[in-house]
Order: sequence, then C-alpha cells, then structure tokens
Amino acid sequence: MHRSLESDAAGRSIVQFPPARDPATVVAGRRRSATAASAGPAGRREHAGDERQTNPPMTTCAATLIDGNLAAEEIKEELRARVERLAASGVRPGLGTILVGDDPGSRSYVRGKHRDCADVGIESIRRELPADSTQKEVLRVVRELNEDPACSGFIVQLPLPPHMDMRVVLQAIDPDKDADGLHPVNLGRLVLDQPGTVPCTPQGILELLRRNEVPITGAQFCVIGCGTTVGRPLGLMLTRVTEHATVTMCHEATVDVAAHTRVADVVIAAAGVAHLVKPYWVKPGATVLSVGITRTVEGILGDVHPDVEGVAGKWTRATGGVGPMTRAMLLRNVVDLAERRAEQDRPSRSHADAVEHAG
Ligand SMILES: Nc1nc(=O)c2c([nH]1)NC[C@@H]1CN(c3ccc(C(=O)N[C@@H](CCC(=O)O)C(=O)O)cc3)C=[N+]21
Repeated sequence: MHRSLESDAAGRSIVQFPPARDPATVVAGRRRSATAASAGPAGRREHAGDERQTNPPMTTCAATLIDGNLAAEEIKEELRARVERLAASGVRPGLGTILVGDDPGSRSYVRGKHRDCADVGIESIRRELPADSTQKEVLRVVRELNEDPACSGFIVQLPLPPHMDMRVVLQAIDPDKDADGLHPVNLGRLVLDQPGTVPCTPQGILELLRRNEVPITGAQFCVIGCGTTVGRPLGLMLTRVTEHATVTMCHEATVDVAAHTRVADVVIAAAGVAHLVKPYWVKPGATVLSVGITRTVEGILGDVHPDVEGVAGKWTRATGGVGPMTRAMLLRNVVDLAERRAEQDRPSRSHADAVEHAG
C-alpha cells in the first residue's frame, strides 16, 4: 500500500518496499475492515499463515496501530470533568515545572505540558533557571513550589545540567507534590504496594494496553531497559496482584535479548537504542510498544524497527503512541493530587456525622 522512505545512519535514503498489501488485510487503528473484523483474530492469522508459504512474512499482515493520541484525548476528556467538579468546590489544580538550562528538547516538552494543562483547565506554574544556576538555587525553587498552595504537584524536567545531582534535587520534592512519581518515597510506596504517585510513562503504557484490550494478567512480558523512569517501575507495576503479568527484564548485559522477546506476548522497548527490536525478534501476533526515542537529523527514531509492523498483532510507532500517554498521565497525577489535597482540607464528612450522632 505504501512505501516507507527511510535513511540509514549516514543519512542516505533507503527505500523499503514491502509490496502492495491487499487492502482487505490491512487493519489500521480501530477502523478494521468488515471482512477482517468478521474473520476475527484466528481467521486473520490463518490467512496470514497461508500467504507466508509464498511471500516473505513481513508482507502478510499489518499490525493494528495503537493510537496514543486518541487514548490521550479520551483521558483528557475525563480529566476535564474532574477539573470542573474541583472548580465547583473552589479548587483549581496547578502543575509546576522547573526547567534548568535551554536544551531545545526539554524546552519543547515543557511547552507541550503547559499546552496540555490549558487544554484541561489546570493552572500552569513555570519556573525557568539558566544552565549555570547552582544546585542551591534549584533547591530554593523546589522548596518554593513545595510551599505554594496554588501548586498541586510539580516536576523537575530531566536531564539536569551535569554539575547537579539529580537524586538530591528529586529528594527535595515534597512526596505529596511529586507529579512524576520519581521521589524515593513514591518509588518505595510502589515497591510496597501502598497508595502514592506512580511514574507517568509506565502508567501510560498500562492504560494504553487496557484501552486496546491487550491481556495483561498471566501474559508473558519482555521489558527491554531498566531505567528509573520506565523499565524498572514498569516491572513493579506489571507484577502487582492487580496486574499479575510474568515479566522478563532485559538490559545491556542480557546475553540474547531476542531469545526473550521471541517468547513474549508483549514486548516493551525502552532502551533508547534506535530500531533495536527487529521483526524476527517478535512472536507473530505479539503486541510491541516503542518507548525509547533517538533524535537524529532525520527525525525521531524509535526502539522498534518499522518492519515489526508486518509481524506484530498490535503496535505503537515511535511517536503518537506512548509519548502522548506520558503527558496525559502527568495531568492525571496532578488532578489526583489536587483531589487528595481537597479531600484532606475539607472537614471530613464522617467526622461531622460522628459529632452529629454523638450530640
Ligand atoms: N521530569 C521529567 N519527566 C518526564 O516525564 C520526562 C522528563 N523529565 N524528561 C524527558 C522525558 C521524555 N518525555 C516525553 C514525553 C512526551 C513525549 C511526546 O509526547 N512525544 C510525542 C512527539 C513529540 C515530538 O515530536 O518531539 C509523540 O510521541 O507523539 C515524548 C517524551 C517525558 N520525559
């Protein structure tokens, strides 16, 4: 149906040409064609199997695209209603961002976050510091937002300049204002299965899987990358009793990553290595999510090779998948924090009832 124009590391253009697909077998997003829908997943797989005898596997079926922008819009709609309810009781949630330095990527993320806030009625509180600020100056702004009643939660945009210790800065955040869920107390709460704020990207991944009917309980997951913001907390979340997935965590020292991905029902690539996950790494019909991104002059490359589309059952691309969900989950964390705070500040109804009954 379409040829994808790609470039190699040296910037040369390569034309990849999966031959034209039969339009009836192309299943994109939620717009499944009537024939594909009536055949059902089993029917589709049999059909693919038949074709595989004559064609290379990557031409036989197209994975369903999981649309993160669509799911993020749905979540924002839910949040708008919650923000309105809070407004009715005189509370306006506020998200604070602390940006240090002028990395263009970070600047554009922060701008996006404030656009999202405006979109759902959350107040934006922006703090910017020059790249040569001292750690003390950053800590002063962290304490300022800890104290600011208009700020329900805030984030310190990462990475920080190299002369700062990220751990010290993150630990200075009030855990109950930690919108990113990256404070040691919140990560500890996650380990212990206690209520707290959970990191945005893993939360967005779970939400995306649920909303696209990907089974989690009992499924075999392979997570590639054990970073603090994605892989490690994701492994913890997937193994909670409420999810109860079986999880293999791969990292740089894993001897044969492909041996682990090939048996997985769901592969989550969060290593930050461009096009790491190849089509032959993937069990046919598996779900594959691309999380890590590499910025090149040619644009954004994801951790999942584009040809995985020909093998996976459901998948996300490098953009328009997990990224928008990360942003939506940040907004949800802020609304959660604002609701929790409003609940604490309100004279408790059960207490009032108790007093009434006592009288
Ligand atoms: N304290 C902190 N918290 C973070 O959550 C955090 C951070 N620091 N530092 C950087 C990473 C990265 N990150 C992304 C969020 C959304 C998209 C996103 O929405 N991407 C769009 C494309 C954006 C583009 O084109 O540049 C998409 O996937 O469609 C990407 C990346 C959050 N991070």
